[in-house]
Amino acid sequence: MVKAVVCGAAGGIGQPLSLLLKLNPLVTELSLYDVVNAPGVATDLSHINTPAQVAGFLPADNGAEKALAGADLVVIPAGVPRKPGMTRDDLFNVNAGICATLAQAIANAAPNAFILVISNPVNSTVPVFAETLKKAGCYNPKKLLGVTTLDIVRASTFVASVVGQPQDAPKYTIPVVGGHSGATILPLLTQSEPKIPAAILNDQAKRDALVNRIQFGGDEVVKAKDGLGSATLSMAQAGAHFANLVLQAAFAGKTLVTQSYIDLNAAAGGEDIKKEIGADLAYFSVNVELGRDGVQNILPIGNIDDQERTLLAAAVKELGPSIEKGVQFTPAPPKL
Ligand SMILES: NC(=O)C1=CN([C@@H]2O[C@H](COP(=O)(O)OP(=O)(O)OC[C@H]3O[C@@H](n4cnc5c(N)ncnc54)[C@H](O)[C@@H]3O)[C@@H](O)[C@H]2O)C=CC1
Ligand SMILES: O=C([O-])CC(=O)C(=O)O
Repeated sequence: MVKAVVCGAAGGIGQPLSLLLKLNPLVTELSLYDVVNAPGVATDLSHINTPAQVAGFLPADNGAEKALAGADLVVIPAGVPRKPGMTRDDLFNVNAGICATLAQAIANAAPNAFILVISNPVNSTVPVFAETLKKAGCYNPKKLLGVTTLDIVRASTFVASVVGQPQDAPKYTIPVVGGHSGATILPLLTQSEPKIPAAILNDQAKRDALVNRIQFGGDEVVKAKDGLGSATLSMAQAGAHFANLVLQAAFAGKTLVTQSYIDLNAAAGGEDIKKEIGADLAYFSVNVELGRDGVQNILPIGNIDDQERTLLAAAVKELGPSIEKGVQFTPAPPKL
């Protein structure tokens, strides 16, 4: 029996993500929470003939804690998205408050759940979750996972396209480490499997354009949607894929490796990452080995070339203040 919860389930990401989780055979109970329309979305999904039983909750009558009670996995796409001209960091004030509130509700109702954070800016909202859970006395860094999967998905799509084989996108695996915002997104093109042809990697203009497209893929969607939001459908697919990896590791006995933005104290290997990146950052998106209890090992970044080292330095520089902002966040006192 596996209970999954989506917080922000009525939103642009929340609805398709909830649909994809309803289709996941490992999920037996799916609980949807939002400040609007969650019961409606739940009723709609409940007619699909898959095993997961669906229910929807609004804030009234302690709805968040009812939705979360006994959850095994909570996915969080709650919060405001960007409009053209905004950075992800511009979302911090609103979304950090939402994240702190949801973290407290999780601490009260599902202290052992995996928490998958999608709400932006991920570089700061993951620390907000961690600090709130620490204060509540139930912080388990092995189970707090910032979702950076969309960067990995974009990397394989854009690489296949530059290689001239767009239909081969699913065959490409390119690790993406660092964070989830502009220069903090570090695609490790030299570690691509299959290899990217040297003719492309050695063509500076092509390589720069490829890195830039992966780092700023989110802006491409924000611009195309022209004021009506940011990536939702691709994020839902990426989020459901990542949730499935976590579920496979936790409930189907698999050991899997992917990248996620985590607390480097979560498991063995975190101190080695600090040496590799040459900085004492508390959070970084790294290669994580997922098992029954979450992050069971942090794996090295591995060999990178000089260009990637330069990008790494830029990522580290930008990440530090974003992490600090999340750590220092103090939620506004509730209005009386
Ligand atoms: N990690 C990543 O790769 C990505 C992250 N995002 C982020 O995901 C977040 C959601 O994006 P969209 O779904 O497009 O936005 P949206 O506005 O369509 O949906 C957000 C949902 O959250 C709900 N919500 C607001 N406050 C809430 C609360 N206190 N509790 C529960 N639900 C609440 C809203 O009612 C709404 O239904 C944004 O912050 C966005 O920047 C978006 C794309 C990729
Ligand atoms: O760009 C945004 O604001 C949404 C996001 O995180 C992405 O699409 O990667």
